[in-house]
Amino acid sequence: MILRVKDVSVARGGVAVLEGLSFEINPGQALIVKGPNGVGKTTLLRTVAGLQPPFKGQVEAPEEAVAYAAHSDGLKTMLSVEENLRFWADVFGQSDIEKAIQAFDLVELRSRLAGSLSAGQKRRLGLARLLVTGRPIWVLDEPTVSLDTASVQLFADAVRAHLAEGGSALLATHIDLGLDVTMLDVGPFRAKQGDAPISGYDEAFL
Ligand SMILES: Nc1ncnc2c1ncn2[C@@H]1O[C@H](COP(=O)(O)OP(=O)(O)OP(=O)(O)O)[C@@H](O)[C@H]1O
Repeated sequence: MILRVKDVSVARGGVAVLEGLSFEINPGQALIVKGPNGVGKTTLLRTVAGLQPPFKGQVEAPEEAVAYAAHSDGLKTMLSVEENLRFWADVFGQSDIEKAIQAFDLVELRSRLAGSLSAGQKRRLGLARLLVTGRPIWVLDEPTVSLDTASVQLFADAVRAHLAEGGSALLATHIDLGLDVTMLDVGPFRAKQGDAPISGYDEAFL
């Protein structure tokens, strides 16, 4: 087990959205979170990634084990593709960026400014960043948005390789990646108390 979520409840805007979730992810395993729009998938992923605290329960993972990628790619627009990857590799104490450039088909784009890339190309660069973090747990919120079929395949291959190396992944996605994964439907964990604000909980505390 590398990630354990124990009886976790999460909130957004001070209101409970999901309650009583428990699951574990082992090395080499991926879990896909399913559920309708607005049910709380992003909130759960943000909580697992440590961007906000759960208001109940615990998230247990090794220190600095999680790499999180969400809707905004967080690219440095005035740096090239290669410079962006070097920057992130430095931040995470890694040196190899070639694997990431190859895996996400960025060879021809390596000298282009990130700000000049198309939406799908930006997304590929954002996902390539995962490979230069060296972190074992990928937490990914809708990672395939803007990607064409070929790029979705590149992404699925990258996840498959990550799992084969003993990594793990927690993903919210609506598309079938063709991976052997466990599914978790969070619909049944929707919070029951409606829109009542939670007293004494501040999700912005981190
Ligand atoms: N900043 C905010 N303030 C208040 N409520 C919010 C805020 N952000 C999201 N919410 C609400 O919290 C709930 C959970 O949102 P969340 O983004 O986690 O859902 P989701 O399952 O990821 O949805 P989607 O599939 O549409 O991406 C939704 O009802 C949403 O409207």
